[in-house]
Amino acid sequence: MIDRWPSPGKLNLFLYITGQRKDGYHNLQTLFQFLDYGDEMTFAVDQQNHISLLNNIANVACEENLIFCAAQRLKARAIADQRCQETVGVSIGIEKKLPMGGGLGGGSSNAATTLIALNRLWGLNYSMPQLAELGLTLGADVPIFVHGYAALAEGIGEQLTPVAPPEKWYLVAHPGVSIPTPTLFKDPELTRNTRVRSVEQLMHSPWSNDCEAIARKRFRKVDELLNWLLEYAPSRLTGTGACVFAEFDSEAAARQVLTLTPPWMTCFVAKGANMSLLHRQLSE
Ligand SMILES: C[C@](O)(CO)[C@H](O)COP(=O)(O)OP(=O)(O)OC[C@H]1O[C@@H](n2ccc(N)nc2=O)[C@H](O)[C@@H]1O
Ligand SMILES: Nc1ncnc2c1ncn2[C@@H]1O[C@H](COP(=O)(O)OP(=O)(O)OP(=O)(O)O)[C@@H](O)[C@H]1O
Repeated sequence: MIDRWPSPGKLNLFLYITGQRKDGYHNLQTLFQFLDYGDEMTFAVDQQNHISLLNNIANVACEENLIFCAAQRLKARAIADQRCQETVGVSIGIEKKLPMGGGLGGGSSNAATTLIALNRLWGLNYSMPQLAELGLTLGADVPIFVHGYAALAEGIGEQLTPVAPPEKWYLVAHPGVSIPTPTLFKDPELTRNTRVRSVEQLMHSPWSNDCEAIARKRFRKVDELLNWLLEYAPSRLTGTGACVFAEFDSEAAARQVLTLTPPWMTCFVAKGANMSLLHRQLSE
């Protein structure tokens, strides 16, 4: 039987860098909200002892694909914990809609969907916190996708406090350049000393992204894109970019601006969701 599972994108509605750890990772205060838009995944489980991917992702080798890594790590853990047999296998399909390396968390979301779907389909019975902990070893954003609720993330993204920001409509735009996360975090001019604030302070202050100034300075297309969108609506960078988003109170207003976008912008309209599509499916 083939099971279909959503793998939604996310936005960082704000992102502040509050310091750097000894291992080089940055401490953040960032607000995650999901999009009602993302990739679609299929899972066909079997007893053939093999994890296979049905689609290639451009420039990502199978062993580096976060979907494969998530499935393999979950299986190894479950065998060690005697929760499944060596023979469990799965064929996984993916229809990519989220731009890669865009700050929309596509790879992390794919990994989280894989962990949650296989936990259910292989009958492993791990709790969400256990899956989130396993997910953190794959990427800093995997835990938020496993938890599936809008949250303030602190530490490197693993300390989550649920919050419920307004579910606005967004015009999400890709400038056609990609910004590797490590490149941005290594930039000597990056702001790394924003003061730590309480949830209440953060939720009631104007929102911004500490990565935006560097992304604009180093990547001309990001600067052009933001200048264009800011003529129509409040707009910001998500994550470490390169995608940006403009926020609107209605779908009609977002779609109106979409009709005006020049051809070099790749855009879509989506609604913010405080519960991810993945968790909506789990609760059905
Ligand atoms: C900044 C965010 O985009 C916010 O959503 C994410 O936390 C980044 O998550 P990600 O792309 O899954 O990043 P990872 O694959 O964990 O890390 C990529 C690289 O970015 C840098 N990195 C990442 C997260 C973080 N809090 N501090 C960092 O300095 C590290 O050099 C790391 O080697
Ligand atoms: N299944 C996957 N989907 C997308 N990218 C993947 C996947 N597996 C591995 N990758 C690698 O991860 C990189 C980052 O992809 P992703 O789409 O998660 O970036 P992102 O949206 O910038 O994420 P973040 O907001 O977490 O920084 C890709 O450039 C690719 O090399």
